[in-house]
Amino acid sequence: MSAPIIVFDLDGTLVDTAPDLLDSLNHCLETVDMEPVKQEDINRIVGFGSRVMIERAFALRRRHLAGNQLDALQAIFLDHYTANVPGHSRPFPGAVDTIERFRTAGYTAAVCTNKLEGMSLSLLEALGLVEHFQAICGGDTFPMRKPDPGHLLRTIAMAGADPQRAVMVGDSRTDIDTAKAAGIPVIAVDFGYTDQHVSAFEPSRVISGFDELTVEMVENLIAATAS
Ligand SMILES: O=C(O)COP(=O)(O)O
Ligand SMILES: [Mg+2]
Repeated sequence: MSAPIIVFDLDGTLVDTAPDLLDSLNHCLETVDMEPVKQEDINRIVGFGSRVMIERAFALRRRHLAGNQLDALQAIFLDHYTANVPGHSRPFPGAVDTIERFRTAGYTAAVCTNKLEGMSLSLLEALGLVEHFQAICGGDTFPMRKPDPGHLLRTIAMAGADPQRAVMVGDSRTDIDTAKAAGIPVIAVDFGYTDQHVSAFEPSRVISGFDELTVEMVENLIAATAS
């Protein structure tokens, strides 16, 4: 039997990336003379990768995006983000201990994020976390991305694990919907990037800190799926 797997979302779950996403976004908005987006707007614009983030910033400012402007702005965003990584981004308190706790208990760990794969790898590399994960799958790794369950199922397959012995940990409705559609239990953190409290999306469990994420909790969730 393959090892059980714990799959983490990245932005807002494992790593607090909001300040750097905002910096890079505002750097790119500045090139088109747009007013910067504020920290409190981040929950409304993050979650579907950098293109959607730029589109949402334009919508927020009621500005029209011209034909090929999005490609050019995304390139500016990506250059700025990659040049500054890891910037101010740090793992949330207890995140690294949690990954280690599960690996010691025999779990495989993976990342399933809508952030582009290259950006995700640079960030995790800069934070010294890449080695923990058997697979790191971004929004452009497969032909589909969250909330399509295929993104999560293919991440699990890439890590050599079994979806019957898997759990997802995320911070947004997207993560919860993805896991549910894949038939996988999902633990939501309530400290990430969402404009509505995660409990509204009915995850299997809600936690307010990584110290609450025990191996026992995950074992019970996996056992309940199997039965
Ligand atoms: O960067 C984003 O927009 C989303 O990233 P996440 O899937 O890791 O939350
Ligand atoms: Mg997230």
